[in-house]
Amino acid sequence: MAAGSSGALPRASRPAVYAITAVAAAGCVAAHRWNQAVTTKRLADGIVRCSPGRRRRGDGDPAFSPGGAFGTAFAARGGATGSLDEDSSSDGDAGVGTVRPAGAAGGVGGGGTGLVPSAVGASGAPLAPAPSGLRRKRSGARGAATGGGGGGVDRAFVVQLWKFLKVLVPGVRSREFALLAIIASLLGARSYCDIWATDNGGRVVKAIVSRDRRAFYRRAIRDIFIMAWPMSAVNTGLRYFLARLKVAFRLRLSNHFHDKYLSGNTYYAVSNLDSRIQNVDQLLTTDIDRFCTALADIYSNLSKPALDVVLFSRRLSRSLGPRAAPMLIAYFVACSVALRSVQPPFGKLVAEEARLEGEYRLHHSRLITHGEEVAFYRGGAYEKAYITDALGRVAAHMKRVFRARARIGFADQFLIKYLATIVGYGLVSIPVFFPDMVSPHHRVTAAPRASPRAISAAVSLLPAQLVTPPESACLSAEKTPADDAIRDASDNTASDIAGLYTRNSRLLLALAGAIGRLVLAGKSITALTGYCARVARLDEVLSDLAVSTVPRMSLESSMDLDNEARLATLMTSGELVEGEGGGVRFAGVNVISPDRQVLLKDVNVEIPRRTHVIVAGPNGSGKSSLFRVLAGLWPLYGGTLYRPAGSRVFYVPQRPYLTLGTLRAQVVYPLSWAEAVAEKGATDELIMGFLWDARLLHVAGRKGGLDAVRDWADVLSGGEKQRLGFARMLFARPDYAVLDEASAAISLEAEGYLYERAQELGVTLITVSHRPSLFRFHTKILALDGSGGYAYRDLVAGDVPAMTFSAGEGSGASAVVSTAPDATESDREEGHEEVGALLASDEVSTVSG
Ligand SMILES: Nc1ncnc2c1ncn2[C@@H]1O[C@H](COP(=O)(O)OP(=O)(O)OP(=O)(O)O)[C@@H](O)[C@H]1O
Repeated sequence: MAAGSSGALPRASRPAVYAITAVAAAGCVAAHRWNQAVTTKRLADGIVRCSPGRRRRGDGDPAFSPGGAFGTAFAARGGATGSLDEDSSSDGDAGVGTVRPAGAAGGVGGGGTGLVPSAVGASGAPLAPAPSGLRRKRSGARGAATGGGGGGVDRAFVVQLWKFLKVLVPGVRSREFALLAIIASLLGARSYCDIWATDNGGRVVKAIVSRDRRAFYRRAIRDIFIMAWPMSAVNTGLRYFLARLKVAFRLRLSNHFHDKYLSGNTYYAVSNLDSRIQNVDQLLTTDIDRFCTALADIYSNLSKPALDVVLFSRRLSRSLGPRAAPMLIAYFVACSVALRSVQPPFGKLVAEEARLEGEYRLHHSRLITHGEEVAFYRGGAYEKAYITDALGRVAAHMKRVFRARARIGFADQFLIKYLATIVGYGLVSIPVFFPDMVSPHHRVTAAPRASPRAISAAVSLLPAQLVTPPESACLSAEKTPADDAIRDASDNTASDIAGLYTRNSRLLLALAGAIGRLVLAGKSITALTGYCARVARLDEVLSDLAVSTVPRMSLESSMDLDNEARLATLMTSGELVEGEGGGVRFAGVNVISPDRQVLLKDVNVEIPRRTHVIVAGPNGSGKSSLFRVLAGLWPLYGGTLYRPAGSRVFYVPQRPYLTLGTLRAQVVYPLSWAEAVAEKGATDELIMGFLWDARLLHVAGRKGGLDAVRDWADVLSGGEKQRLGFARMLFARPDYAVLDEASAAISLEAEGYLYERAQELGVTLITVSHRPSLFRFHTKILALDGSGGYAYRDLVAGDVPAMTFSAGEGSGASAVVSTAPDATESDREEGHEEVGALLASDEVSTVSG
């Protein structure tokens, strides 16, 4: 026998074997790349709802069923299958095969039936749930949002990822860096544990079969008991620190985006002025989380299997010859490619599922939101028909998905589970039945093939390292471990075979699992590119909006070039001049909506302090929009806008926003209580005073005082909410208050009192309203004509526009006052008398406190 011949791989051929293994592993991943473009695009479009959750590994002990077991191990990791699900393979248990009763499945030399419970492969990949929550107003019932394109692993991806990595791991002293380092060392330890478990499994079986009680106790009890501690710690630690890493990543990235999203009015602009992102809520919550999870998983899913493939291939090469590992890898690559070619378009199916689930949820959400209205209409049956229909569509689609899964499932089971059993047997039998395929030192030529001794000797040749370290074996020219094995075979045949068989099958199993995880890592990268593209898109839009809020709505391109040219002249950027204690003045300002509708042209309006202005005009004429420009929500076009510094102009909308928190917090919003105390000298007495002004003391009384925390948007009536809006404005005591239909639901008496009170406090009022009762509190009128024109002048008697108003929510009475321009003076007087009568009646007077 040649020098260096032994069960070990000859030194000279090792590099070649490793190279082949590495190339084959790379090919394995590359084989999946051809399918990535489609999947990535769908992910980027947010329509592939890959579940980031973990999938359970197969529970069958693979010890005695090499083919079936390693097929299972591979399939369990979604290896060659078309699974859209992702597996964070790091949750396997290094020692699981060791601790379980090894012979249970098939007995020594038997088994291998492949009837090992398989974790789901492609066919069993669960379709992830649809995105939760309602779509934003413009996204309707669509599935996940579009939000940017993903382009696979290309330069753009690398640049984006690098950018985010700098956010996620800000430096070597950061917590994230420490977590990455800990995980790396745990992954290394885990590989060591896997190898130890594989070797020890073989030794335990050998001890059992040879009835070596001492060896059995040593291997099966003492060694495992000792190793169980570090292995448990490694496995648990790996899961724990990976989970920590994901959370740490998410925290970093979410904070990064919160800083951008919540600065200035970006949160408003991104939904109202920009159509590049349809559902920023989903991006900020779900997609950031998925990106971070995918990134953390990739870290472990790529490094550990790569290390494992090298380590296990090396071991297998020693036992089964240099071709075994590459052959196994080649088999799975071939299966993978074959399965991919017959795989149904799971991405499309999942996208459709997400869309249908979204529709179904939307129906339920709408019913929750509008439950009261529907109940008043007794519209339950109507809604039920819609809901049932939507559910039916989901169910029908799921049936289609299951049929598709069943088809691919068959191929999956056949190739990956059962046919792989044959491959497994084939590999472990190579040195025995096909000696020509192994290197000369693995061959058994002296003995007749049918001789039991020869077979035993041949098999026992395989793991010469079990009895002799491979390095020394390679150097021995005189007496090799193989010779020893042949010599001892008659004494030790059964136990050796069993031990070797166990060990080799475990090695095959581990290698198959590692390949599967590598393939899956390729898929995870695909998913990561999609999430990365979406998150990068969000980053880009938020950065854009931070510097400019010029609307970027997707509009159908206009063929009207004249109109485009006219718009371009109107949409020149205006100038904003803010001054402490200054007044409000529009000088040549154009008001243009985000969808480029010219609402007002060349507005020249000056509103000095204590000049109270009422703004009137038809619906949609741009009354509110003018103040959106004043507030800086919409871009300023045309001339110059002069206004007091930000917080000196206060907005009271028709439906005041009620924040989470106490009643006290509602009044001081948007200040926190601490800020309110520091800046405004807020006290409970002061707050109570403003609540009294707004006739809301009874709310404090009934709902548990100023500290009561309620869902105020639900527990307050429409009129109470508006009064709270006034209390808030009085507390803020701004220079200017823009009251946009802010008292439409307030009784006339309370409204009058609040207006007077505001004027007493020195607040200049700009009121958008049609209520004639309010005219008396104003000195000027800004009347918009609905076609871009306006009139701004002193208010005179008879400046009462056509209107309809109610006398106050909760009053139980409403009054319609006909004051159309063509109404006679006597009609108007009649209308006001009517209001006066209602005011005098108890019905209207709902003021309490
Ligand atoms: N975010 C937006 N994107 C596009 N168009 C908008 C947006 N907000 C308002 N508009 C359009 O701008 C026009 C003026 O709206 P605005 O709210 O200023 O009307 P208004 O005069 O206050 O009407 P109303 O009396 O009904 O409250 C409307 O045609 C409206 O559809």
